[in-house]
Amino acid sequence: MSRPPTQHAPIVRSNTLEAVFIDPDDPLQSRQDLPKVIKHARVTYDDTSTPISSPRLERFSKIIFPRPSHPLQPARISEWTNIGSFPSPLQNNPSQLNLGLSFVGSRETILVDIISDAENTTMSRELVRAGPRKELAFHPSNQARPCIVTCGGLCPGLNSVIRELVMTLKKMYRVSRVDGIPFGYRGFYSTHMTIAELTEERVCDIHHEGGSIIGSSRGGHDTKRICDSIVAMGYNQIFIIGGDGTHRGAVKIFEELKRRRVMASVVGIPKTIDNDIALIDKSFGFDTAVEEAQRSIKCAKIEAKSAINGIGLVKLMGRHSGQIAMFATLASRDVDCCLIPEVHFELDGKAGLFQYIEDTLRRKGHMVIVVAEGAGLELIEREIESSDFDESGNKKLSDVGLWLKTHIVSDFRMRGREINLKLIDPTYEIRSVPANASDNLHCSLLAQSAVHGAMHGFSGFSVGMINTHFVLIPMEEICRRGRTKVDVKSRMWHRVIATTMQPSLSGESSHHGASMHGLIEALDGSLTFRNANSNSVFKPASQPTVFEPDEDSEDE
Ligand SMILES: Nc1ncnc2c1ncn2[C@@H]1O[C@H](COP(=O)(O)OP(=O)(O)O)[C@@H](O)[C@H]1O
Ligand SMILES: O=P(O)(O)OC[C@H]1O[C@](O)(COP(=O)(O)O)[C@@H](O)[C@@H]1O
Repeated sequence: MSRPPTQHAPIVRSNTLEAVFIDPDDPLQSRQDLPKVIKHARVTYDDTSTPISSPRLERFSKIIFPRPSHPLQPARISEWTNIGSFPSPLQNNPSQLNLGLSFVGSRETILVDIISDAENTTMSRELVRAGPRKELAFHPSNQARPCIVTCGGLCPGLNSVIRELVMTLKKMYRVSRVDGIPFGYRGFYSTHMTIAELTEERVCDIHHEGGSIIGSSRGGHDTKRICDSIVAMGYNQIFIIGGDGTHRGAVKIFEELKRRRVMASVVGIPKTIDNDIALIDKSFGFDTAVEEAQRSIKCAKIEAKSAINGIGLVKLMGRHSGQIAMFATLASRDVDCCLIPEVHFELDGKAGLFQYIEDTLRRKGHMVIVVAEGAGLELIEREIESSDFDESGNKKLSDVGLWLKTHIVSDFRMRGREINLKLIDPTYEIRSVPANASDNLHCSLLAQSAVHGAMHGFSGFSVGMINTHFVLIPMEEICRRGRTKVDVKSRMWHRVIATTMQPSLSGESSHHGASMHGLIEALDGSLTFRNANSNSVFKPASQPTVFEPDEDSEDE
């Protein structure tokens, strides 16, 4: 591929192009010099140079520079103990696996921030690219001693990740034995549980089943006992599949093993059905959950349409984040009201939920409501006190589905209005199904990325997909950021409002609420309003600012 001369632009990158231009003769291009270089960098194309032939290059118009203060490098075991250096067995069979040409170089990174601003340049965080490395820190067949553990709640795809970890370790790297730790962190040290070998035969078909063949649990994290057991068993690659709580536990294990100068790689594979882990494009199992949720929404709609004043109420998971509810609502387009933890709503009042139900039933004769399990928590807590916590310290929530059903039914009874409400709660059904095709693939690539990173000697990292590429993320980054939430100023949430046409549900009728009520996103992308009272439709001359997304909203 011909490249433009880069006298003033040592490194030119664009994620859309997936091209990196590096001038090996330019001494300014060392990593340390980047901040200085970036300051003065300008791209100039020399008129006398060969014309750019690739149409992909012609589209290149913006420059995205790595943000120098955010290298986000995962730790290397070599930082605290001596490691070996072994050629990857993948080098020996390039024709068989066709991997000979695709080893990842030490400087390959993936840019995180790819939405370009109005200026000519954009700064981006960068993360180390995942993938097979030429050099390994572990002799794969003689030295590597991996184990796998799954923690927290179930999620579609756990078995797919386990399967691919085992297959990559055994088939690609010829590791002799892989162990499965039973029932989460406590399985490392519990005398009542047996650690089982995960053979190729054992895991071969498990991706067709939901759940985790090695079991999972909440609670039971004891850093000292876990690390003692890891050392006693001789494990040196610890693959930990779990959510934000699990990652906090994994960081403690990583730090303790590092303190003891143990040659071990601790690797996290982020799992959360709620899709609330920061940085990554999405977590595995989320697509499947949304797909399954849609089935329930469809059933709810059928029930609602077939009854007098039918209401289909679907409760979905999402303790802190309404992502499943939001995406299932958007994907199904059958929902009239989507209630999530991030958006406060009131039941009573002119702009409360009851009034909206009344209006919708009058207009359509039926309606579908989706509620995420953490929605309306403050309303429920006014009535039901809960001080119950699960073993991991998560607050146990009252059932919002039942609570809502009870209130809606009694309110309409008081109004003397007949309604037929059917509550569908598919929460545990959704998380116990096997992964769908796209999640299966996602799980495989996550598992492969995890193994390649561990084999190379990285530690204290997680794997994830960013801008469709797989990366290694320092675990602390995931813990530091905590759980993400639906950004109610984002364009995605505004699309939900445009789809459901739900008002603000704040209880009080306000200008804001009134204008939200009846918002329709026309096919051509323009916005049209329906006056909730008169049913007349008008198009505003200019877009209302209330629907403008925040410039820095990240979920687009
Ligand atoms: N702050 C923490 N420090 C150490 N371990 C933790 C921490 N939070 C949770 N864990 C452990 O992580 C595991 C899973 O946590 P949990 O919150 O149930 O699920 P998730 O990882 O899906 O968020 C449990 O074994 C729990 O003991
Ligand atoms: O009944 P359990 O096992 O505590 O799980 C329920 C919770 O798990 C969740 O699905 C979240 O789990 P993860 O983030 O661990 O996947 C919540 O939405 C839900 O409240």
